[in-house]
Amino acid sequence: MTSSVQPIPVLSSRILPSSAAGDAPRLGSLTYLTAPDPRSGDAPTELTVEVGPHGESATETWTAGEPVLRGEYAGIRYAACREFVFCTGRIEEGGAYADATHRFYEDVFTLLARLGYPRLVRVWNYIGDINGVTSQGQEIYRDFCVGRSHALEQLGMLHGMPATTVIGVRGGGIGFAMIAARTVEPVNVENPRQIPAYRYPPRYGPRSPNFSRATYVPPPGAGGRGTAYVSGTASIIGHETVHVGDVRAQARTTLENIELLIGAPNLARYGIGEGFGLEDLRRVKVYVRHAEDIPAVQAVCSRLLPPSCAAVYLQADVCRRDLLVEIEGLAA
Ligand SMILES: C=C(O[C@@H]1C=C(C(=O)O)C=C[C@H]1O)C(=O)O
Repeated sequence: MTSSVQPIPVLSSRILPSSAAGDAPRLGSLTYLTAPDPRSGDAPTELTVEVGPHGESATETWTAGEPVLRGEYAGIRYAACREFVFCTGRIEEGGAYADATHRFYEDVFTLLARLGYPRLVRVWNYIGDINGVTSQGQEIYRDFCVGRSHALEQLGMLHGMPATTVIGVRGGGIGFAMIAARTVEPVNVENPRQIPAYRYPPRYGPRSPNFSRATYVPPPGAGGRGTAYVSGTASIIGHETVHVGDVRAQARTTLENIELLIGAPNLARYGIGEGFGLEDLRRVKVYVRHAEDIPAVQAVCSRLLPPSCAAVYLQADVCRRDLLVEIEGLAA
């Protein structure tokens, strides 16, 4: 009997203005709207969030080039191809989020284990009123971090989380999207000039955030290029916010952080035999806190990013009040 080895499907994605997103079969999508969505709820594995009115709206779609199987577990919707699964879910608006976030992360890992996709590649969490406070007076972002950290501690995963974005959006509650893989071995990468977020000192909250600065996914076949998924990155050196009040300098520092993170010298520390520059960024999502800062951030990014990089500028809050801009992206 002969057996044929099927190639691993390539995870691909693109970003378009939300009105032009089309209906191609997809694993899932993230839609950023600049006004409340008149449709109620999200379609399966299509997470929609509302960002501020002064930036762009956009849809990022994720496809795998092969049929997907859809399902739902504990309110989490998923779409899976052979190698990747895309999951979305929501926590409804409430007085506090730690317990619900704890349960949500437990459910996600139960689902991924049952489906057989144990390796997380990318995580997004969109939090309503992220810098507001819970009924107990805790900042909502910090409360979310408490729940996430408790769940991950229980699962023995405090240090194992992949590239992540946590951004503030309009409306209440928390929207989640995650991508996990069945067999490919993602490599989580830290930034040499930032301390790992899980080691942030307690002044940033009772429980540290749990994520890696980037996740590298090797090429599906010999000789190809891998992909570096870059977490939401900001103007942080060590653990401190730098350039408080100066959005241009924050944008420049953020791009320097990304350059150091995905460059060959840093990736070599993880045994990865390739590297990326800013010129390899295929796409970035740029989150800008204040509407009036968008042109300045656009100017910095268009100077430092290649014309081939698709950039969208979204008006949204960032996890620390003194951060005015955050950039996530992917390089390939
Ligand atoms: C900007 C930062 O953190 C943000 C918060 C994250 C989280 O809590 O998972 C992940 C990336 C960023 O969206 C940072 O700490 O550098």
